[in-house]
Amino acid sequence: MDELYVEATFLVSILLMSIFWYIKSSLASRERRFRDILAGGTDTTSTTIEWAMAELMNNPDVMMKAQKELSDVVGLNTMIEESHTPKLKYVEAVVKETLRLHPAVPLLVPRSPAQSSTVGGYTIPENSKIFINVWSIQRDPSIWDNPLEFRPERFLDDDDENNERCDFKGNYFHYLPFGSGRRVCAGVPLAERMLTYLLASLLHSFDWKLPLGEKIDMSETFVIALRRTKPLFGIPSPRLVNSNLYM
Ligand code: HEM
Repeated sequence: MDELYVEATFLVSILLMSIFWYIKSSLASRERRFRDILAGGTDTTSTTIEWAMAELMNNPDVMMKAQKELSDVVGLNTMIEESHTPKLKYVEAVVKETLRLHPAVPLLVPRSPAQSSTVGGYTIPENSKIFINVWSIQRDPSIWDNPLEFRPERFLDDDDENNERCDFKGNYFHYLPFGSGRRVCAGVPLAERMLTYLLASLLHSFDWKLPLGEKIDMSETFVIALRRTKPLFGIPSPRLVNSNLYM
């Protein structure tokens, strides 16, 4: 089969558009809320998948481990289904590690205190705008071992109790990709499912490599979400044994 030259983000965008058209029809009466959800939900999710694929193509050993898990749990003669995702612990750790290094909302949403207060010796005046720099916290070498290394195992290591317990609820203040407290991301359950399922689908159905001689540029651009400055291009080749599964 001739090699296909497909932009990875294009695949993801089509899937996301269908999901959000479905949400739109069920939330038609709550228009403003829906606008927030679209803005908060589409860019963040597709950007995160793009970062995950970039990290995996940069770290082929990690991609192999994720694909081995998929071969063991799902098998190469069947398509992945949502029911498989709770068993995909390594893929889930890849998602967590991606959101650690590339949090889609790096400064969270600003908070503004209704009255002046003192936190950790700092005075925070009433009505000031407070940004929490999650991007920096999640790369802090005093908290994370080799913080710039892409190592999903840190979320699975039994001896790394701190990281192992990290989830998306915002209870551990060194890991806050979805924020924390009463304004924590309203889409966590959907985002968690979509990210694992989309990434697992891309990795289960295809092997991925870079176009010949190309290196991945990992520079970031902060628009609404923390995007890749240059879009990612990957060359997929089929992995499943039965070509009918791609029809
Ligand atoms: C990778 C995916 C996503 C990430 C990283 C993400 C991250 C965030 C963050 C950091 C906040 C601010 C939380 C805070 O300041 O404490 C937020 C708010 C929000 N997110 Fe997400 N989000 C994602 C996906 C989604 C999805 C899929 C939806 C909905 C379908 C969604 C809906 C919202 C809404 C409505 C808010 C505002 C919540 C409020 O102010 O009460 N997000 N998100």
